[in-house]
Amino acid sequence: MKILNVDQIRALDQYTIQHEPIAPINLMERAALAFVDWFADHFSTSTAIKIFCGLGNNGGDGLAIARLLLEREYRIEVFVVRYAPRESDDFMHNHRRLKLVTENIRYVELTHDIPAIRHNEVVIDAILGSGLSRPADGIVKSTVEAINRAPATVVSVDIASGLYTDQPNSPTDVIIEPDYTVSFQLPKLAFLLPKNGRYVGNWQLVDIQLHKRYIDTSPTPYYFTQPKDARLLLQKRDRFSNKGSFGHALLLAGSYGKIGAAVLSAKACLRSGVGLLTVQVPQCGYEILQTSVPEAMCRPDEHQRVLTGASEVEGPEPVDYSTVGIGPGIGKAPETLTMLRSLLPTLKKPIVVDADALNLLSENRDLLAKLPINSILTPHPKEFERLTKKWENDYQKLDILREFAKKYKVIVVLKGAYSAVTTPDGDIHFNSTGNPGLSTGGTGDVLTGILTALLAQGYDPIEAAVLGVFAHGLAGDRAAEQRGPIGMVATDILDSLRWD
Ligand SMILES: NC(=O)C1=CN([C@@H]2O[C@H](COP(=O)(O)OP(=O)(O)OC[C@H]3O[C@@H](n4cnc5c(N)ncnc54)[C@H](O)[C@@H]3O)[C@@H](O)[C@H]2O)[C@@H](O)CC1
Ligand SMILES: [K+]
Repeated sequence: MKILNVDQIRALDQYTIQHEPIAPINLMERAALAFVDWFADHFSTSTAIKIFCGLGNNGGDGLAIARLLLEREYRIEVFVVRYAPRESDDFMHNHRRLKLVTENIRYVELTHDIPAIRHNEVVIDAILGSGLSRPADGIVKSTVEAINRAPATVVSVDIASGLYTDQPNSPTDVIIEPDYTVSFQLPKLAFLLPKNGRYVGNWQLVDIQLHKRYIDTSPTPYYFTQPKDARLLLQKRDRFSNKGSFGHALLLAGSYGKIGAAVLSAKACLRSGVGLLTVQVPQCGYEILQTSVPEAMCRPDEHQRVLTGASEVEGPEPVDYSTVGIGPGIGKAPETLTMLRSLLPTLKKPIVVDADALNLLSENRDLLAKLPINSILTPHPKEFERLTKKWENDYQKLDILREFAKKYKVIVVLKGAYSAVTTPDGDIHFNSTGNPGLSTGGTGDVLTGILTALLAQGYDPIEAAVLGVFAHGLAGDRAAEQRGPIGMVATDILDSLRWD
């Protein structure tokens, strides 16, 4: 699913109006109806509701929502925040229509006009929407502050008032802190950025049938991976396939005290459809791995405790494997750095690089240029910061991500809520699955195993990253259903992985 910018959203509305065609006021009615259908599924008619409307089309939505809720016998009070002398045409139209059915519209011009809001009430925030062009000030600011102070449940229409759709807010901006945001049709970039969490709450999309042709032809670097997008990427298995059909992966993982990382990664790789798997671990991990992952072959390193790359056991060279996954639990021993130095220039096909392999790269940035093109790097934000530099806000972080992926021609999976898969072309695919239960030890090792398996099977590296991150998050969601996000561990994700 595409994420469009604010100008494109405005143009999409206009395109829909012209080409469906539909009158602007009817499009607003459709948006209000979609909101009200959502609202009716979540709140009973006994709920006391205060609706705050601005003077633009977001406010127009609010007035239409008020009328539709009245028709459904909700108890509502309407407040128009009159911050300017001018209203939009569709606001005025809906204002007239609402006045025909209720007298109960009040105007907030001064702070003493702001009503008291009680804890069992629901506030609908329709003050400012995607038309925001400057920080909230004056009576808008005071109203937003009063709503944020109130113990009520807050639902924002389209986007929280005061939050920019796709540019950074200043830390001093006053912004609604909603429990829910009910947004129209497409997600907004602002919803996916960590610093905005409290200005978004639980966000939901409602379909208002904006024109598909405009969406399909609009260029954008931003995507949100939905289940149907991921399903399209999944390759079907041929009945006549054999284990040779699905590649032979090499995992370089583990060090003394961190053999568990190698075990988790190996299991995830096997559960993600790799044909054959060889794992190179330091000698101290040999028995552990052979016992806990009998499906994998183990090539013990000649070193007892860390990886050096050398082994007394004969075997193919790393370049001869379908792909290599490197990093889980490897530590940062000088021998391991030497291994990385000699290994990287020999590899020709994309590989997966994680954890301490990334930290070694950030301490030896000359090695970044040695990564095979289209390799997948899976840093969490701290690791990515070490690879690049500190960012001032989430938007700058996206720019740094894009620059890095372009410069080194790699795919970067920046892990977190809505993990961002960034391609060498500068596209960013935000993931839709996953939950806070995934932010515990071992889950990253599982992701490395998954991605290594997909590359070994011959998936296009971008598709492997998008699909792998989606499947990992989905397995995490299933694990959280079973165990709860607090009780779940990385092993539960392995048990929940499914590829159908
Ligand atoms: N255009 C359409 O056809 C549709 C628009 N919809 C709604 O329209 C909204 C966008 O409407 P508008 O473009 O009218 O914009 P808003 O309603 O967000 O804002 C209204 C106007 O307020 C002014 N403004 C900006 N920042 C301000 C601030 N800090 N303090 C005071 N005034 C400020 C601007 O002049 C802006 O145009 C969407 O968020 C959505 O809710 C929906 O009804 C769907 C259809
Ligand atoms: K709003």
